Amino acid sequence: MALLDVSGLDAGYGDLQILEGVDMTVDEGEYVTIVGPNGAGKSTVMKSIFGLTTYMGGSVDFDGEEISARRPEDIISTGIGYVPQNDNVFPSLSVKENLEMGAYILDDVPEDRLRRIYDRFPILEQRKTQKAGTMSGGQQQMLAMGRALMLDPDLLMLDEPSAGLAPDLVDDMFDRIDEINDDGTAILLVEQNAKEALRRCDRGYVLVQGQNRYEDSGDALLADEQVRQDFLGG
Ligand SMILES: Nc1ncnc2c1ncn2[C@@H]1O[C@H](COP(=O)(O)OP(=O)(O)OP(=O)(O)O)[C@@H](O)[C@H]1O
Repeated sequence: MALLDVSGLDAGYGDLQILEGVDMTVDEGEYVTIVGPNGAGKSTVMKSIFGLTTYMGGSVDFDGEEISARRPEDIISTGIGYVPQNDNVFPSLSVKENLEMGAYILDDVPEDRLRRIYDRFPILEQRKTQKAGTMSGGQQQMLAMGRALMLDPDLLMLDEPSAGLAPDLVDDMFDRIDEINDDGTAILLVEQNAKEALRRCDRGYVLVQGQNRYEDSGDALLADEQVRQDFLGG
């Protein structure tokens, strides 16, 4: 049984349907990438899994439980972490307060949770009293990832984590994702650096106009002439 099983999902915004019968699975510990043209609905898939869109049909199961159309605050407690592309830190709160917000559903934030995040991202410990909004884009992205990891999710969904990062930080971001995945967390990634994302992942989906177009291992998608031409810039 897949950890995440999206089946025939229809979803959108208000009356506007964006996703049409999307099928997608992520196994335990698997690293899955979604690629596709602008506006294909990649972010909408993640938002829909996290309960942030209008549910119109189909199903989303996580860890054997149906989570379709549930509220985000319920979904987060099932073991899904989500880092949206924009507005993913509280700018006026300190780094430490942002991390604590990641565990707001717990009565007390266990000290070892913070310790683990600080060990993974030492810069966050060095900057723990600094207001998040005054940090660089790369540091804010690490903070957003750290916050999403505070509840130790089984699946981490990342929406364009390298957006806006200087080129030399992009590789570092991909390495961080590899490390998180190597430690056992399944990854669902949307990335503008589609080739690099497909190189790193286990499996990928190509989404076009809210529908599945291709699905295969990352390497097979990279080697597919049609996929290269149509979606990866040749
Ligand atoms: N809040 C919203 N309300 C209405 N329509 C929206 C909303 N967010 C996104 N859309 C529309 O949904 C469609 C899919 O958008 P989405 O952001 O999911 O695509 P994407 O594949 O992630 O694109 P990109 O690569 O440009 O980020 C687009 O037509 C977009 O305009």
